[in-house]
Amino acid sequence: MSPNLHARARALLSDPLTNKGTAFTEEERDLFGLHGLLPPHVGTLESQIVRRRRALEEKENDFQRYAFLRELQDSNEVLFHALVQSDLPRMLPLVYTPTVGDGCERFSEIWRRTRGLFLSYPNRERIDEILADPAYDKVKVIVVSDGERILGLGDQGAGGMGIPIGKLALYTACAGIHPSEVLPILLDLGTDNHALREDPLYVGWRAPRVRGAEYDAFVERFVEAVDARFPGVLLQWEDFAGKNAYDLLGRYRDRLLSFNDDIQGTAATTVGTLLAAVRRTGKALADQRIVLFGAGAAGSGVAEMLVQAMMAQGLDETAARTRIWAVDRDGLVLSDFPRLPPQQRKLARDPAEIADWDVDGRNLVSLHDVIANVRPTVLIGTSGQKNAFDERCVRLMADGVERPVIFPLSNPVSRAEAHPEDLLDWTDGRAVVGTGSPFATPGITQVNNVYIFPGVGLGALAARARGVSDGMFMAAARRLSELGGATGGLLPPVTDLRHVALEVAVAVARCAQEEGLAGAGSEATTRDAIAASMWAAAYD
Ligand SMILES: NC(=O)C1=CN([C@@H]2O[C@H](COP(=O)(O)OP(=O)(O)OC[C@H]3O[C@@H](n4cnc5c(N)ncnc54)[C@H](OP(=O)(O)O)[C@@H]3O)[C@@H](O)[C@H]2O)C=CC1
Ligand SMILES: CC(=O)C(=O)O
Ligand SMILES: [Mg+2]
Repeated sequence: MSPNLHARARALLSDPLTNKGTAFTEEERDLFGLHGLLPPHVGTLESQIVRRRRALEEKENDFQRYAFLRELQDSNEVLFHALVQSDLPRMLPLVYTPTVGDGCERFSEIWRRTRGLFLSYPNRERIDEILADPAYDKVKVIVVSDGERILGLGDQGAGGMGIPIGKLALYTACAGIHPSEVLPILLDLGTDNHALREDPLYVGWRAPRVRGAEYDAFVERFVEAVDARFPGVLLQWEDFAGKNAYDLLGRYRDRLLSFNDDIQGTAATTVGTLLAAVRRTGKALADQRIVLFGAGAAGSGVAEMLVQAMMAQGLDETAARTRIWAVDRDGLVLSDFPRLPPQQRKLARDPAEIADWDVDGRNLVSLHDVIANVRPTVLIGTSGQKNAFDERCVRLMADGVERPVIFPLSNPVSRAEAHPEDLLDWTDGRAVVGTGSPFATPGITQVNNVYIFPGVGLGALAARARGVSDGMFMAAARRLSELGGATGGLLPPVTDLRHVALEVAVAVARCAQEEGLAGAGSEATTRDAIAASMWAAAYD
C-alpha cells in the first residue's frame, strides 16, 4: 500500500463526516486500505447504535452522557445522528436543554476536537481567511452566538459554543439538514464572567467583553464575510444578550437570510402553543389577560407576536396591548421608567392606569401585585429566575380562573420559574402547564423553540426566500397550533419533531411565496419535495 493510501485511510477514519467505524464493509476496507486499522468484525449502523446506547447508559450522570455524545459526534456523525434520531425523547435532554447548559458551563473541561469556528477578536483580520476553508463549501445553515446570554446561565464566553452545536444537531435531527451543511460559530469577543477569565482551563479569549463601536465593527466584518462566502445561507442568531439580540436582528434581517431564535422562534412557539391552549380553555386569545414575567429578548418577542395574533382576531393594536402586562427586574414595566430599552417601550403601561391599584411592593409593582390587580388567565416566564412563580402568586392566580395557563419557559431546569408538579399541586391540577425544558411530570407540554426554528430554517431554504418575515413566523405558529390535537397534548410529542419541522417548513415556504419573498409555486416547496430533501442518518 502506498504512503498516500495509508494517509487517506487514516484521514477517512478521523473525519467524523466520513468515518463509519466498524460499519466499513469488506469492499470499502479493500478499496480504502482500512484493513488492520479496524477490528475484523463488520458491523451495521443498527448494531453500532446498540453498542453506543449501552455505553451511554452506563455513564454515571447526564453531563457524562453529554460529553460522551459530543465525542461520538466528533468521531462519527452518522452514528451520532442515528443514535439521536433513534430515541428523541431520551436524547434531546442530553444534547439540548437542560444538559447542554452544563455542557456550556464546563465546555473548557471537555473540549477535545475542533467543531465549528471560533472567531475571536484578536483574529478579526482573518475572518475571510478562516471561512475560506473548502471544508465549508456545502454550508447552508449557520447558528452563531457570542456566548453572552446562554440559556438563563448568563455569560459563558467561548463555552457558549455548546449552544450553536446543540441547535445545529437539532437542525439535522428535526429538519434533516445534512451534517456537512451546518456550521456552528462562536464570536469570541471576551467574557465578563470573571470566574471564567480566571479559570486556568478556560479555552476562550481572556479579556473583558469588547463592546460598542468595536463590537459592531467586528460583527459587521463577520456578516460581510459570511455573505460573500455563503450566498443564500440561513443564519440564526442565538443567545445574544437582550440589546445586541435586538440590534443585530434589526440591522441584518434585510441583508442576510436570518432570524433571532430567542426573539422570533420563542414567540412563534409560545403563540402557537397558546393558540392551542386557549382552544382548549374555550376563550379566544383576544379575551385573555396575559402577564409576561421577564421582558428581555424572549419576553418582548412573545409580547409583540401576541399583539399581532390578537389583531388578527379583530382587536386594534391599542386594545391588544391592553391585554398584556410585562413585569421585569424593576416590576411592572411603566412608561415613566428612566431607562426603558426600546423593546420595552411599546409594552410599558401608563402609571395613571395603576394609580388605584392595591400594591404590596414598596419600591416596585411586583409580580404578586400585578396578579392581584390584573387577575391574569395566562402567565409566561422568560426571566431566568428560578422559582419566581411561587405558591402565593400561583394560588392567587388560580383563584377565580378555571384553567390558568402557566408557562415557566426559562432554561435550563435550574432556571425554571416553577416546577410543573408544584403548579399542578397549587392549582388542584387545573393549570395548563408548559415548560421550556423537559420535566417528567405527566400532562405538561415542552414549550421550546425547537418546535419552530428547524422548520422555519428548512422552509426558508426550500423556498430560497430572500428574508424571514414576521408573517413567516406567524404562519409557523398557526401551523404548530394545529398539530397537537391528535395526541391530546397542546403540542405534538418530541417523537414527532421531524413531522413538526416538515409541516412548519411547508407553511413557511408558502407564506414566503405569498408575501413575494420567494418565487411562486416552485416544485422545491411542495410537501413531498421538502420531505424528500430531509436527510435521515444512514451511511452512504
Ligand atoms: N423555552 C424557550 O424556547 C426559550 C426560553 N428562553 C429562556 O428565557 C430566559 C430569558 O431569555 P432572554 O429573554 O433571551 O434573556 P434576556 O436577558 O434578554 O431577558 C431576561 C429578562 O428578565 C429580566 N429579569 C432579570 N431578573 C429579573 C427578576 N428578578 N424579575 C423579573 N425580571 C427579571 C432581565 O432584566 P435584566 O436585563 O435587567 O437582567 C431581562 O429583561 C432564559 O432563561 C432562556 O433560557 C429563551 C428563549 C427560548
Ligand atoms: C431554548 C432557547 O433558545 C433558550 O433557552 O435560549
Ligand atoms: Mg436560545
